Amino acid sequence: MKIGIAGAGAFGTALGVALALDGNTIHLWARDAERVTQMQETRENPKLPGVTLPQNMTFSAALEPLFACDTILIAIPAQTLPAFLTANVEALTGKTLVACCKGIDLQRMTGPASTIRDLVPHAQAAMLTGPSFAADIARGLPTALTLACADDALGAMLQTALSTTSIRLYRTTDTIGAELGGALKNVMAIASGVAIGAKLGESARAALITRGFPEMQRLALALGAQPDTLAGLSGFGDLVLTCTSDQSRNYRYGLALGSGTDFDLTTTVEGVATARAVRQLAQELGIDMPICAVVADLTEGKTDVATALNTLLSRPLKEE
Ligand SMILES: NC(=O)c1ccc[n+]([C@@H]2O[C@H](COP(=O)([O-])OP(=O)(O)OC[C@H]3O[C@@H](n4cnc5c(N)ncnc54)[C@H](O)[C@@H]3O)[C@@H](O)[C@H]2O)c1
Ligand SMILES: O=P(O)(O)OC[C@H](O)CO
Repeated sequence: MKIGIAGAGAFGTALGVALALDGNTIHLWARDAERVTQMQETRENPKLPGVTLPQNMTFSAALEPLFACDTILIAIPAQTLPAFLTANVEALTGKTLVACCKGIDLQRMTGPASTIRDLVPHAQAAMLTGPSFAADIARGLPTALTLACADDALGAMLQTALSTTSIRLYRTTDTIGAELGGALKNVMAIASGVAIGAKLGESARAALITRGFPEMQRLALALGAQPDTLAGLSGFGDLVLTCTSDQSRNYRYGLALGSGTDFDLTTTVEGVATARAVRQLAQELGIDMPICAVVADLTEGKTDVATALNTLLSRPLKEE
């Protein structure tokens, strides 16, 4: 199958490598022409060091070859998705668009699949999400992910087409649950990083993960998600991975916040904008989301780690 991928960062490139090694023809679009030349000449992408890009992967900074593909995976940061869709709405109409980004759009308060549905109404929207680091996928390590598509027949086709010998896809029609699980776990990963960075200990991290999960569920269920989706790969699975591994950029950002050390702010850390979106959504919907609110305040410098901790610990005692 011929598959287009928009976004030549770590994840888009890793998916391209895995799908190309499985026999697909991959076209990868990068917005940066220098990156394209570099990938063509070296068969490597510095975002994914040590991984050779297969010969059945082509690259361009022009969009036309991408738009020649009927199925396009979109792996650019969540906050850049609306502008990409709006700028290319005509060319994307009629395509199958699989969002591979994780976040809630700060302007629209929607997850990636919903953003696609809103902005390109005559495309078919799906979502690929779940616990997976780009480096693991590119190296062919075993990974289980969620393919969410409201149209189950199309979802089944994508599940087969995008599964490989190392990537096992599970299918759901609950796109809301899949997009919210993937977005919210990044906020919890920042919180977990803060706890470890501030030397609060592993028990504190376990408390954050465990109390963070019902917080994720509260918002997701209020927005129409199914509980099973949150308990699956795209929710609980990705929460566990991202809160416990320093391969995660969200977690590493939290570590830096908690320990007061520097962090390269050009890094893609989706949980920062998502925390702000969630704080606003929770206020509007009257939903209690204390961990997300504290993370949003911390990232904006509105509170410090000691005050944030006190805010969480001084809440009224309640039933579990
Ligand atoms: N890296 C992972 O392990 C991983 C795993 C699962 C999901 N994701 C998700 O994939 C998405 C992309 O993450 P990544 O790891 O590839 O990030 P990255 O920082 O490695 O790459 C992001 C890419 O997007 C491009 N980009 C940025 N703004 C753009 C714009 N306006 N238009 C077009 N391209 C633009 C950049 O040039 C860069 O190539 C994120 O939502 C992330 O949560 C990443
Ligand atoms: O590096 P992060 O924190 O964006 O996490 C990557 C993936 O989302 C993990 O599933």
